[in-house]
Amino acid sequence: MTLELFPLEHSDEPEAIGPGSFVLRGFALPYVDEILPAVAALERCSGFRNMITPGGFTMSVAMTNCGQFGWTTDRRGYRYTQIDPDTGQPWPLMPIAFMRLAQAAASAAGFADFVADACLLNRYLPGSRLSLHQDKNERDFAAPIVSVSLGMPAVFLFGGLDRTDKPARIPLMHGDVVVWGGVDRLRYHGVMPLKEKPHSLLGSQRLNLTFRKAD
Ligand SMILES: O=C(O)CCC(=O)C(=O)O
Ligand SMILES: [Fe+2]
Repeated sequence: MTLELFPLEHSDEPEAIGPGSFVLRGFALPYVDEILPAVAALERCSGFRNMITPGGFTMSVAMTNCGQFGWTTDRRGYRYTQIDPDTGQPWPLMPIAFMRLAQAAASAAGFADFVADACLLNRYLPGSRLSLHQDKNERDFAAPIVSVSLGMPAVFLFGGLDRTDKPARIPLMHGDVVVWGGVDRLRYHGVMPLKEKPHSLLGSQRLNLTFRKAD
């Protein structure tokens, strides 16, 4: 008889959720002590804000960015900008720890040499949700998406290439990283309304860092 020393979700092996999609359980944990102060510093320059969709709705997720390019939305549409429209200044620099984490996670999922030029930070409070969408404002889809979960748990919806494909429900915990690219780069995805399950470090919020190559 073999002894299961760790439950499956604590395995070091990437968990495939598609041909080019992987969940890396706990991958970001060694980076948390560097990430949290870096988030606190960058949000003092470019604060979290609830952006407006082109359709006129205020997003329930509060967002900010760091890196050369930042993703924004307003009545004029979705786009990347080099200037934070709230401050008129460039987005804060991407902290080195962010770069290292994004590159290491991409590489662990089989995408070598990923250099993110954009990091979108998403702050979810209880009830916040993100409806099914594709990440498709980037210039080319050769680079993967690296998405880091911190704080409260969430249910990630991972759909197909067609909006009507029934999404898988993937529980994501503090420290988990999802990477999708290649044939899966344009898979629909979203996040179910967040339940209140306070986290020891982050309290009643979930922080998501989404790394992309925008340019
Ligand atoms: O919060 C998440 O896990 C997903 C975020 C996302 O899909 C996005 O920012 O485009
Ligand atoms: Fe997304």
